[in-house]
Amino acid sequence: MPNSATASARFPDGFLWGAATAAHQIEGSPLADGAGPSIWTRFAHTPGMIVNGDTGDIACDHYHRWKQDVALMRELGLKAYRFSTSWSRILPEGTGRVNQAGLDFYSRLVDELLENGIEPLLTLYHWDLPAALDDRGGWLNRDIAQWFAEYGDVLYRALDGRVKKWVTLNEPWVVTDGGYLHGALAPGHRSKYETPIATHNLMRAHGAAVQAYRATGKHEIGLVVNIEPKYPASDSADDAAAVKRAHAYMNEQYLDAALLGRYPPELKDIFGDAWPQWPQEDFDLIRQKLDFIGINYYTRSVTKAAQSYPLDAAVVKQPLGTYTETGWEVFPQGLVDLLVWAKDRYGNIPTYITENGAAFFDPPVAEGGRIRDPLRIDYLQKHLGAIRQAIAAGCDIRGYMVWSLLDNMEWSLGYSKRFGIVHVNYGTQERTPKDSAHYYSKIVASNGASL
Ligand SMILES: N#[N+]C[C@@H]1[C@@H](O)[C@H](O)[C@@H](O)[C@@H]2O[C@H]12
Repeated sequence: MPNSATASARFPDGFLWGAATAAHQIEGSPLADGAGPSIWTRFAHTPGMIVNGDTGDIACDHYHRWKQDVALMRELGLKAYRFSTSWSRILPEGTGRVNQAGLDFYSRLVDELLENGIEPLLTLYHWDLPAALDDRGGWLNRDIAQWFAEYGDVLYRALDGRVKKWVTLNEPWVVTDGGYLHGALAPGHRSKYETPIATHNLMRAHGAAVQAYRATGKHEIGLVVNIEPKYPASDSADDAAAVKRAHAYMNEQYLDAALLGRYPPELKDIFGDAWPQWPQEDFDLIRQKLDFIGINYYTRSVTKAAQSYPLDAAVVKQPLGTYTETGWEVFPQGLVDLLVWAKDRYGNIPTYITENGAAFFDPPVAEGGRIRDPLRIDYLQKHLGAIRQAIAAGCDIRGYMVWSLLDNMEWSLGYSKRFGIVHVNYGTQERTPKDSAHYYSKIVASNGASL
């Protein structure tokens, strides 16, 4: 039950309520109008990589339905919309030649958002690296820091002022753990030696893109990370050590680099001879002043010591826990704990919850077009309550972007999992707001008072 402090806590005036998506997950038409392929175009067309052989070729057809989708955001009363741009739509070869049609697509989208009173939050990189750059080594090539800064600069010059909140990277941990260590995500590598190199070049690229922004931009730029708090399965020393390793690898690694200019010492123990020594000038590049950080929160992990690579740790399922369709425990207290942890470790940097949501099995569209999703409403209510608790604890939380506006392509899970507050019929592309959309709309209209 909320205590008196929580109950009296409220969301600050001007709290930014929105929803989030990502280019490859909703746009479709990945090669339209001069766009180049990304690593996800390739990965999805590689047999066996995506559930049901799904691809992003159509997705939610947002590339053609963007105006309708903005109208939907307006109907829901959203104040903000977090989206990503496709690097290879704008620079088909990743560097050099600009594809004006690609740039125009995002310029039109931004103008439509602004005309509807919706603030754009633009993420430069949400996992869809141009295939042409992957052919040149991608995140394993140190030159990518400048390639990424060049891409950012094209967008800054075209959109800054209309876009006032920029994000360099979305979830660098997932890019490296999924794309370079375990191979479940594009580009599908499995190498303990490549993983730290990809991490380091992602963070160098982040720093270079922030530097490029400071040269021309006049607004705000930040970094978005996924944080999953770790709790020991027992009070044993082994489990405590496993938690320390898992926490350093997933939660501290990227924010420490960006905000403290160093990696946690546990990383050398975790990767051993695969962990290079990096020159100080790299950290001088990586550590740039940020105007905000974005935190994506979904779940926690109860963690025990176990034989596993590289962490020698395993997640322990909670017999009394509630789990989502992606096997994630519903644990709102973890959001409070991690927001207080971040405040204490990094200082009270302005923070946005840039993703939070859940996949549950949604019933078919009922008579009258209603879709009942009580589990998602319960999830949102509990996590928004957790944010209010963190605000009461002194955390400077500035906004919340529900993941996701639309059901969409859940990466390697294809269209098998639905995270949207709006249902998408992939056969007809019809959008139907779920009960959770109407619930969230009331939250936004009341600035959280109706929670
Ligand atoms: N899985 N899952 C849902 C969601 C994914 O769809 C987003 O693209 C990522 O930023 C983050 O992993 C979270």
